[in-house]
Amino acid sequence: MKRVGLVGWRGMVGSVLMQRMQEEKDFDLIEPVFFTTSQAGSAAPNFGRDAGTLKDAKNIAELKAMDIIISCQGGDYTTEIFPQLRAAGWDGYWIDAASTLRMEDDAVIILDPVNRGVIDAALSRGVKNYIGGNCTNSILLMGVGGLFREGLVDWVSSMTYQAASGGGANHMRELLKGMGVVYGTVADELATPASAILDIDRKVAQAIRSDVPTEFFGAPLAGGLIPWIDKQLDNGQSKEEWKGQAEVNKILGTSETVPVDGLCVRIGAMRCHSLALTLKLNKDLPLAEIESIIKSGNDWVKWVPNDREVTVNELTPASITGGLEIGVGRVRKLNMGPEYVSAFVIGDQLLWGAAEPLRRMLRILLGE
Ligand SMILES: NC(=O)C1=CN([C@@H]2O[C@H](COP(=O)(O)OP(=O)(O)OC[C@H]3O[C@@H](n4cnc5c(N)ncnc54)[C@H](OP(=O)(O)O)[C@@H]3O)[C@@H](O)[C@H]2O)C=CC1
Ligand SMILES: N[C@@H](CC(=O)OP(=O)(O)O)C(=O)O
Repeated sequence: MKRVGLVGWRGMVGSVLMQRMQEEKDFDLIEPVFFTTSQAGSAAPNFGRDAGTLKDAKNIAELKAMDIIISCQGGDYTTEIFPQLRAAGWDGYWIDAASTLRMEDDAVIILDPVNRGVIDAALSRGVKNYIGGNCTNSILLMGVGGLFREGLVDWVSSMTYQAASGGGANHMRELLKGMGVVYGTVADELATPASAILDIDRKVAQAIRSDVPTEFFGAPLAGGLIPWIDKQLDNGQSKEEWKGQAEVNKILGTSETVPVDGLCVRIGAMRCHSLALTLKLNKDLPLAEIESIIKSGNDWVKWVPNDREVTVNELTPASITGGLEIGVGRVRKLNMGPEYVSAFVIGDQLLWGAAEPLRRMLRILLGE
């Protein structure tokens, strides 16, 4: 059995990964070894088998004993430990949720329902580093990958609505605290049907400006939105927006760059990222054909007809959260011309956006 080192297993992404690995019985196929940066020597978690004690995640000798390492510990950990491990001669497979190594030449971005061919080719070339993609890009490609596969996409404009979980657990907590603050400000008035809505609105606006916590997001998210995610780049893009074109093309292994650009916006959803897409196709295809190509993208596409009733019930965070389905709907031809198509794509960013590609890569390495 392969010895698989698990680093970052108790964090938010790591916990979702552990949950999925239990559901899919991945632990039956490996010898798991759990690492920690803070609790070495404590009992390891028992996901169906005794795994002894937690090892020190910074101990290169312990890490070197692994055939495969999966890290959800974050970019700082990867930056510090990965080079030391390789310098020490470790030749095992490194699977990582962090963005640190994604764009390196000797790393592949993993999203196997979309780029299994790229992964298989890399495995046969001896590539050892397999990195999960940015959540937004993974969801985009899980949603409309069929159109890319058929070579139909000239370019895509991607306007995103990204959940608090993309920032981490503290950001989710901050969103909820903010919601509580907003509600608390006007709880009495809300309980009184006769109270004036403009008074309520004035108090809410004041609370959002002054009382909603902003420690983690840097601006109030509850009752609002934040039209910037990640660092500022010199060209005016946010780093999150930059990742769109860079990662989508790397995932697909395109020989000619397909332009991908748009604005990334943080909204008050918990863990579902959504994208409003404008796709410029290179052909005027009938909508029925577009639908069948999108549906053929992978087994997790949940097609939502462009109908009001179905859309408001099924193409929403409330419907999609916690599951592996990727909702795709609002598909129609735009006024710009018959080759311009809209789509709304939504997925749970902790599943396909973070944990699921990692465990599936493990399965590929185990021979699936
Ligand atoms: N959040 C997201 O949506 C995405 C995140 N990623 C990547 O995954 C990395 C990890 O993200 P995320 O899971 O959100 O990070 P977390 O902050 O939830 O967890 C990271 C580590 O923090 C330590 N930790 C300290 N206190 C606690 C606590 N109370 N509960 C749990 N863990 C604790 C744990 O390490 P230890 O046991 O060593 O103390 C844990 O492994 C990110 O840095 C990013 O690179 C990738 C895609 C999406
Ligand atoms: N930046 C993403 C989450 C994330 O972790 O992305 P990346 O894996 O590219 O760092 C978001 O905030 O929604």
